[in-house]
Amino acid sequence: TLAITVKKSDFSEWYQQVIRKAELIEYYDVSGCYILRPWAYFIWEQIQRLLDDLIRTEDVENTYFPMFLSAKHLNTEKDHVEGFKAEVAWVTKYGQSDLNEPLAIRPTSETIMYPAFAKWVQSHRDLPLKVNQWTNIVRWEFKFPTPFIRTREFLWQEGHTAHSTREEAVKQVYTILDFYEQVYGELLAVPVIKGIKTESEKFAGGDFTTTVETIIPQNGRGLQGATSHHLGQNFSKMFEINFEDDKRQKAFAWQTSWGFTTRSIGAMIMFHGDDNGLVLPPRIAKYQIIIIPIIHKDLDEKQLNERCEQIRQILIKQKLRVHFDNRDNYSPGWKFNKWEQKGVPIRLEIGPGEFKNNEVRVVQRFDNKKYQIKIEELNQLNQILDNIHYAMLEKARNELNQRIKQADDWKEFMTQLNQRNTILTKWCQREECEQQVKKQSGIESKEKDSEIGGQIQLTGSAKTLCMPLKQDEIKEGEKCFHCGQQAKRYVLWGRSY
Ligand SMILES: O=C(C[C@H]1NCCC[C@H]1O)Cn1cnc2c(c1=O)CCCC2
Ligand SMILES: [Mg+2]
Repeated sequence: TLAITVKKSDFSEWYQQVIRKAELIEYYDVSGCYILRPWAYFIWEQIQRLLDDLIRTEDVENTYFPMFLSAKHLNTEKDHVEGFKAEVAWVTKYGQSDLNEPLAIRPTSETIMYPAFAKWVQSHRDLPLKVNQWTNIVRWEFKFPTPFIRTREFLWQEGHTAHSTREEAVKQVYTILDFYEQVYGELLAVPVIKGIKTESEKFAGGDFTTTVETIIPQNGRGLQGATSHHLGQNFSKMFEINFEDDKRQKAFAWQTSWGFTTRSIGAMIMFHGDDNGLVLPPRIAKYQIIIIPIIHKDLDEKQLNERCEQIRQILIKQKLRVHFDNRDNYSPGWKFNKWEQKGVPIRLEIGPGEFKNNEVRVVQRFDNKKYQIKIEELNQLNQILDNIHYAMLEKARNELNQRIKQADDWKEFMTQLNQRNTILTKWCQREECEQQVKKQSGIESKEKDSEIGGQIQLTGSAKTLCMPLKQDEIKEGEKCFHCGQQAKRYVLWGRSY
C-alpha cells in the first residue's frame, strides 16, 4: 500500500516502512546487506563532499588500500582484534580451488595501512603523514541488522595520521571530531554531544577515543555517531613506524585514526521523520523543491506546463535542486503524498488561482506551513530553505536535551532510565563501578533485553555513552552517584544501539 500504516511511536515498524516508502533502501537476499537507492546515495554523496572538503583543509590526502589482508597482518596488533575477530569475514576459495591461506576482508584498515606507513616514515621530515580513504567495510555483526544503523557491509571514510609529537596527534583528534560535529549539524541537522569514551568503551587498540554521540528521541537510546581515536604509540611500536627526531634519536610516531559511516543517515531519518514519512534537511535533499501542477478544466494544460517549466528554470538559476512532477498518470493528491513520504522540503503547487495571480502555493514539509508567494519573490526560497535547516536543527536539539537528565543516586538514575532518558552523573571513573551499573541497571530495567535468534539485540541495561567534553569541574568531596567514592568526572549513561 502507498500509505505508511503506523505512527512514528511504533518506532521500529515505522522506520522499516519509511526507508522503503521514501525509496531509500531496497532489500537484498544476503542478511544484513541492503541496496542504497539514489534517494539515499545522494545523501552519502553530500556527506562525502563536505567532509572531504573539511579534511582537505588539514592536508589529508585520499588514497586507496587493498581490501584483503592476511591473518598475519590482522593479528599484528593483538588487543585491537581480540574483541572483534568473530566479526571478520574471510575469503577461502577462488573458483574450485582453495586459497593456500585465507584472506580477511577489511573490517578496518589499520593493519593494512601501517606496514606501508613504516616504509614511508624514516625521518621526522616525513611527518606528519595524513591519509584517508572512502571505502566499504565488512563486519559480520551478529546482532539483528538495521538498515544504515547496523549492517554487515557499510560505507565510511577512515582517516589515519602519523605525527612526530603527541601534542600534534592529540590536536588532530579533536580537529577531526569538530569536523564530525559540523557534518552532523550543518548537513544532517542532527545535534551531537562531543565526548570521550571510558576505558572500557574505547577502541582497545588506542590510547583514548573521542566520539560524537547522539540520542534518538523516540527511544532515548544513545547512538555513536562517529569516532576519532588517539592511538598513541601502540600501533607504531607494533609496526615499527619510527623516525629520527631532530636530536637524531629513534622515536615512534604518534598516531590517530577516525571514521564516519553511513549510520549517520539512519540517525537523520530517525530524528526528523514524522507520521507521513521522511523529512529531509534541505542541504541533503536530492530534490529541495517539487513543482506540482494542479490541472483544472478552466486552465489550459499547455500554458500550465509552460508556467511550471518557467518556475523550474528560475529555481535552477538560484542553484536549487528542483523537480517538476508533470506525470499525467498520477493525481495531485497522490503526488503530494508520495513526495511527502520522500521528505522533499518544499512543495510548490500551481493551480488556476496561482496561475491567474502569477504566484505559487508553498507547502513546507517540516512544519506543514502553507503560504502564497509571487513568482518574482521566488528568490526568497534559498533563505527559506536555510531557515528550515536551522529550525530542524533547533527542534532536534531541544528533543535531544529533553532526553538528558541528571541523577545523584541510584533510585533517581533508574527512574530516569525507565523513562527512556539518558542520565548524566558524577562518577568515580572506576571500571568495576561501571560494570556494576551496567549489570544492575539491566536487572532493574523495565525494558528487558530484546533477543532474536539467541542473540541479545537491544539491551535494557545502561552503559556509559561518553564523558562530555563540556562538563562542570568536580570538587573534593563530591561523590560517585553509584559507589559513593570520590567522583572524578561526569559521565553520560544510557541504553544504546
Ligand atoms: O575500527 C576500529 C578503529 C578505527 N578504525 C578506523 C576508523 C576509526 C576507528 O573505527 C575499531 N574496530 C571496530 N570493529 C572491528 C575492528 C576494529 O578495529 C577490527 C576487527 C573487526 C571489527
Ligand atoms: Mg562493532
